[in-house]
Amino acid sequence: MKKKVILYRAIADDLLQILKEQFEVKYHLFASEMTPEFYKDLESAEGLIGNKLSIDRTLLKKAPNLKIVTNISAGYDNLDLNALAERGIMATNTPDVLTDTVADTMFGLILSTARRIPELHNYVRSGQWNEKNIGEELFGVDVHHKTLGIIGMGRIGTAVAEIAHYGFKMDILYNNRSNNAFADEKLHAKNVSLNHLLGESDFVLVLVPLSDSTYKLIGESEFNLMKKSAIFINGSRGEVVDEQALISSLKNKEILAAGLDVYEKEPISKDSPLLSLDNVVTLPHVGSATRDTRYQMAKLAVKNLIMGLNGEVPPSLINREVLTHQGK
Ligand SMILES: NC(=O)C1=CN([C@@H]2O[C@H](COP(=O)(O)OP(=O)(O)OC[C@H]3O[C@@H](n4cnc5c(N)ncnc54)[C@H](OP(=O)(O)O)[C@@H]3O)[C@@H](O)[C@H]2O)C=CC1
Ligand SMILES: O=CC(=O)O
Repeated sequence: MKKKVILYRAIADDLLQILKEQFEVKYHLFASEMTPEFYKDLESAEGLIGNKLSIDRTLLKKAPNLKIVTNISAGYDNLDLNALAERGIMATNTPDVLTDTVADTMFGLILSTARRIPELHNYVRSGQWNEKNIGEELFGVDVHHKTLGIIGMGRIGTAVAEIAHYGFKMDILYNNRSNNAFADEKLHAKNVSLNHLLGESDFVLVLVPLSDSTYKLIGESEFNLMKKSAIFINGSRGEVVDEQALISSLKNKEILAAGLDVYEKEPISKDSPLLSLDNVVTLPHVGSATRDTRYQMAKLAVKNLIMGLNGEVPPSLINREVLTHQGK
């Protein structure tokens, strides 16, 4: 009998076909609430594949046969790793295949905020471009040769730093708990304290995973340390930033601008002040959202699931300690 797996995000037909050859696939695409049918399938499911679903103790109690959770995302803050470890359930994510695409998006936000591209696009479209030369009040700021501070110099942080160093001749500061030898040696980057980075950077980019130690890492006192001319970019998770403090800093012109891909609440509330400030560029959490990259992420997740349920070690296993639990 085929093992049962639950798929809760749309994937390409050929990948779905591969899954169906191996498993009995139950497809549950929920908009907000999980359905009774989902919980019924969960009782006998051995694998879960999708993203953003919160996998906590309450859900795991209803999944007595679960062996593996395969996230179709690099971040895995939706997973309670302690609860998974207690049950010896494997967890996997999809790093690397999305790194360059997310780095491109982050650089898009850096350029869009600095050169005010969405604002000027709206200015032209709405018929306000009446003089040959626009006024100084619409000028942007330079990106090249400025200082970029990266909080979380991991895979994506390093890819952004490469673009910044080679393409824009920027100086790079970063804050990480461990040194990044490649960034230090090849990109002349410096691992500095968070406060030092905040005070010295022209662009502050957040790319740490959300965890207990990064929850609201950037709040009022951190915004106060930034230059008045600083541009703040968040590509990690909304909860890493105190959004009210960000809104106050932007309104009070304590920082120049912000470029955001992620928010405390997603989708963002339609009445959020972030949507009416001219000095904010907003994206709907699309760091990795190109056709090619989303395909590669799903492909890797499918591979993780197949290998995990066939007794092999999945390539992007997050919690290796469960292998001892399983006697591997
Ligand atoms: N917007 C989007 O669409 C996307 C967002 N993401 C987000 O980006 C995050 C990073 O992805 P990726 O680069 O692949 O992950 P990595 O694990 O490669 O990098 C994370 C880095 O953060 C550092 N870090 C962790 N905790 C702290 C801390 N408390 N203080 C300072 N640095 C810390 C780690 O280094 P060290 O442990 O040495 O401190 C590591 O270098 C994901 O977790 C996800 O939240 C990812 C993909 C797409
Ligand atoms: O936010 C997206 C991810 O892959 O993590």
